[in-house]
Amino acid sequence: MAFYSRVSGSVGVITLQNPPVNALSAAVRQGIVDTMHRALSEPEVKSVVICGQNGKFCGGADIREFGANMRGPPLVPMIHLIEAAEKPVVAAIEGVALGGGLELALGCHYRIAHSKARLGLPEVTLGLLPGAGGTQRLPRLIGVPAALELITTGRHATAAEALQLGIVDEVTDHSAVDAAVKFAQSVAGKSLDARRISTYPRPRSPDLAEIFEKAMKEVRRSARGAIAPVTCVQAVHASVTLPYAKGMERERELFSTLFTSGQAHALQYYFFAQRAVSRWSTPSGARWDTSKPRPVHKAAVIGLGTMGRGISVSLAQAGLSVVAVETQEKQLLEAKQAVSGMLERSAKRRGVPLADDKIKYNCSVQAVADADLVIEAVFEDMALKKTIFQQLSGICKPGTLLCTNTSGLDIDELASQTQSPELVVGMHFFAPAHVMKLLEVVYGPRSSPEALATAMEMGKKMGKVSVAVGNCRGFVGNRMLKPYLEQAFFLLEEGATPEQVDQVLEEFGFAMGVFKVSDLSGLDVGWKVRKADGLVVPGSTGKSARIRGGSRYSPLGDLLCEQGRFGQKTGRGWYQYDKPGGRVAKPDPWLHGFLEEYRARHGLVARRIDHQEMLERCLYALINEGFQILQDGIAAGPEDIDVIYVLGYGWPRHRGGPMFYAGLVGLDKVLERLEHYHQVYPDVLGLKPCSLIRKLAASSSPPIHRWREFIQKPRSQL
Ligand SMILES: CC(C)(COP(=O)(O)OP(=O)(O)OC[C@H]1O[C@@H](n2cnc3c(N)ncnc32)[C@H](O)[C@@H]1OP(=O)(O)O)[C@@H](O)C(=O)NCCC(=O)NCCSC(=O)/C=C/CCCCCCCCCCCCC(=O)O
Repeated sequence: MAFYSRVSGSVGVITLQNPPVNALSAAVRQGIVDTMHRALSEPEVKSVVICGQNGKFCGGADIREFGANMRGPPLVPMIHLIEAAEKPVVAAIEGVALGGGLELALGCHYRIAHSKARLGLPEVTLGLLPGAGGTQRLPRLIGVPAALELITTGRHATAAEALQLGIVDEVTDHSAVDAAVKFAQSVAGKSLDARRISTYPRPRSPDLAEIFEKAMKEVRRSARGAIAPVTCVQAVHASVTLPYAKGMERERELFSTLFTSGQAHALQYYFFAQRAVSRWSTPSGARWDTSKPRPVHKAAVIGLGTMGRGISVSLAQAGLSVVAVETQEKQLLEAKQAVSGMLERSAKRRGVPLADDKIKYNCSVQAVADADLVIEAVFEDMALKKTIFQQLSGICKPGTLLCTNTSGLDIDELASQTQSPELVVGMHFFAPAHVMKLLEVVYGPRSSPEALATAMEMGKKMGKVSVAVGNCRGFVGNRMLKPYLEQAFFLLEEGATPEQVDQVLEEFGFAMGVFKVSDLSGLDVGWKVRKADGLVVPGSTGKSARIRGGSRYSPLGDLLCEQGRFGQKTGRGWYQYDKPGGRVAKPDPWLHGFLEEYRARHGLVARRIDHQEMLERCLYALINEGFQILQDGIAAGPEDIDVIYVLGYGWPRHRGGPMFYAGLVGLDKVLERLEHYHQVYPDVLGLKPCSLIRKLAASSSPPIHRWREFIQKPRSQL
């Protein structure tokens, strides 16, 4: 709702009230309309201020109310009522003015912002466009290039930038409401003719055609199949080709096409999913709201390779004192230099103070003795990690949380090396660790709720989205990757090329296809794991070369590694590069010949595989594993898996994540295709539909927020 008060006798103040972000719910919109009428009808009131309760102007339309039965006064006429008022209306912007919130402010005659406020039109990130006049007013106010940039990226501008662009009229370091009231008094009775943005002339410039062409090209390149950015450009285009009223009709038309789209549903689902994962729970009933994190002031990182360096940077930037340990002096010096450079670049980019003095470097593990939390980030080698955990257990003060940065090793095995296994958790960072937003926080069967809460909180402090997951091989992300990769290899055996598989996945929206990713991260990484698992049998021939443990196996990756083809770093992998370390992937005729020779050797007849089959086999195998993970209680809900896949594995955000995508395709359809492929390839375990997807499909495929009801509680993990 919105409440009304009178200040200094002549200023009507309308305060939006809908915690936590004063979103424009039906009740708020109704409140604004009612209080506006009241302010306009009171003769003593000469001007009006609109503000938000608790230092937040407005977070935009209430996303939770989007749906079929929307009630209350619509936003567009409400904003027109404000703009048409004969008394000056001033927006007092504190906290945020986002989406419909900024559009409301643009309908006011003046805007005063607090210096810490952020303003933007982030609708594009929800699969929408600013459909309450934003695409027509903003370009009229600040010109097409700046409006296009803000609307197509959805980024938030600072108050200083908003002032520079002309979005706000004044910025204050004090109360924006007080400043707005004062301002409102000063403009009472003045003509408003030049203050109604909708009456401004259409933006004109000789190079507009070129600007739009460039913007369209850029959004098509970066959107990876997302439709909202393209539609945003079309809507802004209407502001230069059509008069305001017609432009608004066009905006409405384009908004309607987006509003009901699967992509908008996916992006809005994802918005809430990303927030939901912080409310973690475990099969044993430990929960985010009943588990208290321990205070952490000092952290330590052991091992300053690529991951350890990135983790040290993240910790220092979060304001913690860090002890960074690397036992080899030469490596320590190299790491110190590299970390300083990373911190400097990052401080420059983010406009924050340099955090270099937060890190102390040391050659001895003893230096971590008084740390509250230690993150071990040495090579992915269980024996080495075990030795370090044994050492840490003896060195660290009681109560220190011991974390391992591993992408899939057994947390419980490491915990068993220590005297306090309840204080051991996994922190699976993604490379580069100071950039990537995702953190899988892995709890073992003995980790305490407090340890888990501390690691989750630590992730948040580092600006990560932390997802709590159970302990199993590969946790959530890498466990699901296995059947996906496996299918990609099988497709090569059956006749596809890496380019064809990658093209299908990139057309789906992945930033990179599976083979390009493999070249980037290094083929030797998986090879080492497979060797440790006893899967690599050099020189094996005949049928046994392609079977392991009764299941189909492709040795293609192993064979490439045996040739020294490790991907980008060696200049050769699934593709060729102009030099070791090169980044531009080019098809490699050698690889094609190698595949032909391999198929001939194994009696495989190449066939033409259509796009649909490539996509279904890769994605449905991955999704099937996701259902198995839910069934096993490794992830608490589908949102956890989706957030992991979007933030850690390049799954296109506008498709919501693998589990949301499965629901969108239809669980019965996914099940039917899995059954089909499993019938064709009975020796591929990853294609055998898991019982949870069967159960859900048999229960008329309930919506994704109800899936948890169908998961049998697995045995306690915590
Ligand atoms: C920056 C934030 C605002 C705050 O961040 P932070 O402090 O970190 O807090 P959070 O954890 O993110 O959020 C706190 C809780 O608040 C919830 N929240 C936040 N914003 C909203 C919101 N806008 N609506 C609802 N709930 C919101 C959030 O989920 C948290 O709760 P929980 O933890 O999940 O429980 C940050 O939150 C943020 O960035 N928010 C989003 C800002 C945003 O994107 N705003 C734009 C919203 S869309 C919009 O404004 C669109 C306007 C266009 C016109 C709309 C027209 C209406 C529809 C007309 C229908 C026409 C039908 C057409 C079809 C036909 O023709 O047939």
